Amino acid sequence: MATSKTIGIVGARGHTGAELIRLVAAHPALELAYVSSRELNGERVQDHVEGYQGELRYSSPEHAQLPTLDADVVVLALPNGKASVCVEAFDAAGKDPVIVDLSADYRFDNSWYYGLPELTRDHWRGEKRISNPGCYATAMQLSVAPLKDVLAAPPVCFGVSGYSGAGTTPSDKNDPQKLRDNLMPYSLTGHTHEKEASRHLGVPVEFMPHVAPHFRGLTVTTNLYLSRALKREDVLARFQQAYDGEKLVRVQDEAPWVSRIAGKHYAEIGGFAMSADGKRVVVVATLDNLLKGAATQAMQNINRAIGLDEYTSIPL
Ligand SMILES: NC(=O)C1=CN([C@@H]2O[C@H](COP(=O)(O)OP(=O)(O)OC[C@H]3O[C@@H](n4cnc5c(N)ncnc54)[C@H](OP(=O)(O)O)[C@@H]3O)[C@@H](O)[C@H]2O)C=CC1
Ligand SMILES: CC(=O)N[C@@H](CCC(=O)OP(=O)(O)O)C(=O)O
Repeated sequence: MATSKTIGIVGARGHTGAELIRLVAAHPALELAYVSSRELNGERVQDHVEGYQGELRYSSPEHAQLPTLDADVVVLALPNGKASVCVEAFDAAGKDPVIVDLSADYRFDNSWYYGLPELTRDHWRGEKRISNPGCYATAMQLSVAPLKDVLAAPPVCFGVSGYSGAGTTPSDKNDPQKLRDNLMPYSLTGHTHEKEASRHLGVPVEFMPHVAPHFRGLTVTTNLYLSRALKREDVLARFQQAYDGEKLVRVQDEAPWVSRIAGKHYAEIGGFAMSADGKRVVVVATLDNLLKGAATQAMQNINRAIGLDEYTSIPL
């Protein structure tokens, strides 16, 4: 195994930060250098992250201080709009660690590698700046990519996520009281993930997100009109071929259930319900928004960037 590299997680109090801490703790070649949180500054990580044991404490470095901490890999797990000040601090200091940004901030920037390995692995040219896809955007792209050449119209994606998708900053979308017995629609046109998936697929998709009372895991149900009639077995074969050998994308016959995906590192895709004329198919994808939708995907990207097997430390 390669010698250990050090990793810093900026914004480690959040849900995705906690998942990454767990993955890094189990990693044979990565060592946590620092985990930052203003709110938990000075507190022991093991008191907040179940499964983590060690003496590391949260710290709260200023952005300008980050380059002096000299981690080989830096993960930015901050809310949208907060990544660039950190990136600028590394540029100003002339430091060039591997930076993986979990936010939407660099998903439209061509100078960053967009790391959805199952679809973009072949485009990686050694970039050290990696933009990690959004959770819904991951599910949408995995659902549409195998049928991209036979679309008659923009695929329409109906999304339902657990409320951990809304982060820890209090809002209606992560308020268990307001979510009880409820399904909350939001950003029904123009959501960032609609733009992100459209951009990286190269075909427009339409997306209608909702948030539900469960904590983690999302479902995307996609309606696709086809330019020519296909048989169900042909559709299934396209998905099986596209994800053949992929350890973190499982193609199955029946439509997956979100209750079975919480805590799992892979995405499941199934359903493939066809209309009688064979020109419409409905595909269902589930994934854990905090894992394949965030931390696990980041781990895949980090492993590749430091020259390790992509699945190192990811339970399969
Ligand atoms: N949750 C999910 O399902 C997914 C999230 N993402 C993206 O990952 C990133 C992190 O998400 P998540 O873990 O849910 O977010 P959280 O809201 O749970 O956590 C955000 C982190 O950022 C810190 N933070 C909050 N506000 C600020 C601020 N104004 N300036 C600096 N630091 C701040 C918080 O720590 P403190 O306030 O203590 O400093 C906390 O550690 C986001 O960009 C999100 O969009 C991507 C895919 C899925
Ligand atoms: C329920 C909820 O609010 N979900 C978030 C998705 C989380 C995510 O992946 O967001 P980023 O694109 O910021 O990474 C949303 O719709 O924005």
